[in-house]
Amino acid sequence: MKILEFQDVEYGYKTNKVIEAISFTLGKGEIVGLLGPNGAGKSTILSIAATLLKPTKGSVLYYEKRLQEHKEIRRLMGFVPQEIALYGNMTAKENLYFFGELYGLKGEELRIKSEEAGEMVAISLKETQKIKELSGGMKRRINIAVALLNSPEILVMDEPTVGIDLQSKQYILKAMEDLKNKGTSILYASHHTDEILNLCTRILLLNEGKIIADQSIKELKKYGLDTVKTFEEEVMKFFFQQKTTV
Ligand SMILES: Nc1ncnc2c1ncn2[C@@H]1O[C@H](COP(=O)(O)OP(=O)(O)OP(=O)(O)O)[C@@H](O)[C@H]1O
Repeated sequence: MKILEFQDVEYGYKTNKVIEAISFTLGKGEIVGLLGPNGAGKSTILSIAATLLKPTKGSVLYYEKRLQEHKEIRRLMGFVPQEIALYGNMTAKENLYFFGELYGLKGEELRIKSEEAGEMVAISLKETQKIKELSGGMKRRINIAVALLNSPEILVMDEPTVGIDLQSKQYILKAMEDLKNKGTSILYASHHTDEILNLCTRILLLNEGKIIADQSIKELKKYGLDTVKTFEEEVMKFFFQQKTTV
């Protein structure tokens, strides 16, 4: 079943078209990685997938059109933005309880869901430190835990491992792998080829608002392009060809 499908999607900020002709699907339990240089349009695509931006052209289907209301879609979705969206003066537990209540959780369910979400990214709710006193990696893990509170079926993550320590990065990648094994469908952006090749079932390579390659990892393996070196060499060839044909 297609959980999410972009059909010829375009988006422009005023007159500036930043993505165009974007078509791809995210199946159940798939991790689709968006890889591309700064400004390629990754965050724009993720914001559209998360229903925060409306395409200026084309459509996005959820569950093969079975879900159409933004409210219903958001109930099944977790969104992790690039910026940390937590209250600095509160602890991890207080933040999780606060956002959990916003999701409508209370009592025992709120406690259990908060603990489970914390556990997914190795965060203990017993810590009394405030968010503002924590490292960037800890903040990011707690930010992810917040998105997991409603046990989302679709997770949209914008560069979840950028600029953090190695340990936090490993915890986040492990959580993503565990979520995938549980059947969660994940759409995420990254700059790291190694991470994407290890984790994803499919890669979308973006440049200047367009998809320049959409390949499953299985296909890449078949052509021997599933190592960082061979994949990046092919990508560089593409950019080189572009330059020489202009
Ligand atoms: N609010 C905005 N107003 C105008 N232009 C914008 C706005 N947000 C993004 N853009 C432009 O849209 C294009 C795509 O940006 P986007 O953030 O989607 O790229 P990205 O691939 O996520 O980049 P990065 O890796 O730097 O996060 C860029 O040219 C950017 O300057």
